[in-house]
Amino acid sequence: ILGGRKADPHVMPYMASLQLDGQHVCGGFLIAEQWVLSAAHCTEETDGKIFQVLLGAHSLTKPEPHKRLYRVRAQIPHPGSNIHNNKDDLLLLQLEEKAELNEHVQVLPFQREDRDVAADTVCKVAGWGTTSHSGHRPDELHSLERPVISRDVCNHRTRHDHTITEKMMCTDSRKKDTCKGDSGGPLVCNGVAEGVVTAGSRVCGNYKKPAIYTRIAPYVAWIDSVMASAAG
Ligand SMILES: O=C(O)c1[nH]c2ccc(F)cc2c1NC(=O)[C@H]1C[C@@H]1c1ccccc1
Repeated sequence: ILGGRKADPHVMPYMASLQLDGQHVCGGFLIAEQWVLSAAHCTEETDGKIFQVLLGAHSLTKPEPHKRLYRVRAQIPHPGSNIHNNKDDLLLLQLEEKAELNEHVQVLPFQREDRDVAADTVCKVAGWGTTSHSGHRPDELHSLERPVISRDVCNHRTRHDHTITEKMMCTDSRKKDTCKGDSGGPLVCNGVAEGVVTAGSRVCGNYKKPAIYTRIAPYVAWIDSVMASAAG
């Protein structure tokens, strides 16, 4: 997160850190007791290794009560996701067991109505991604509030030049922005997850390249069917 602030501990108890060999790779968030939603691009370059999911954390390294690393039973990228673009950039992870819920580990509801969030709505994003242009990796969760920008503005030829589909949304990226390592985290508007930070490589903090999120509502049927099929 560029230009944000250290989050108050455990005010986002739905946040997950997707890790490989104890290293943070991407963000994610708890959408059900045994399911985490993240971004499909985060599985590139992991040559088939399975993530572990850290829940209940504020610091990535310090011992904290309620912090727990979960094994993943299944990792399911959206069938439409691919390495060439940001389309369908979603990843569902089924934990080996149901997460133990408490004040530091909670499920975040996601938007089920497929209607655009109004431009200028201020939403919240968080992560353990880089906090400086030099790529500093923070130990503690950072958060940021950002206004939504309209798809028309985001699709302007000087911005993302008509690559933003109706299944994507954008927030202003002037100085304060998501960055590498924040991908997979939720964009929370009025207490509901509306989007997932896309994991395609993107310059951070440049107002000409707004932050791009996969909207969740268009994928409710896929999310529900995957969770129902693997239930039990
Ligand atoms: O965050 C992303 O956008 C993104 N997209 C990817 C695609 C492939 C892929 F193998 C990884 C990623 C990845 N994450 C990263 O590179 C994470 C490792 C870097 C990082 C940054 C800050 C703090 C901790 C760790």
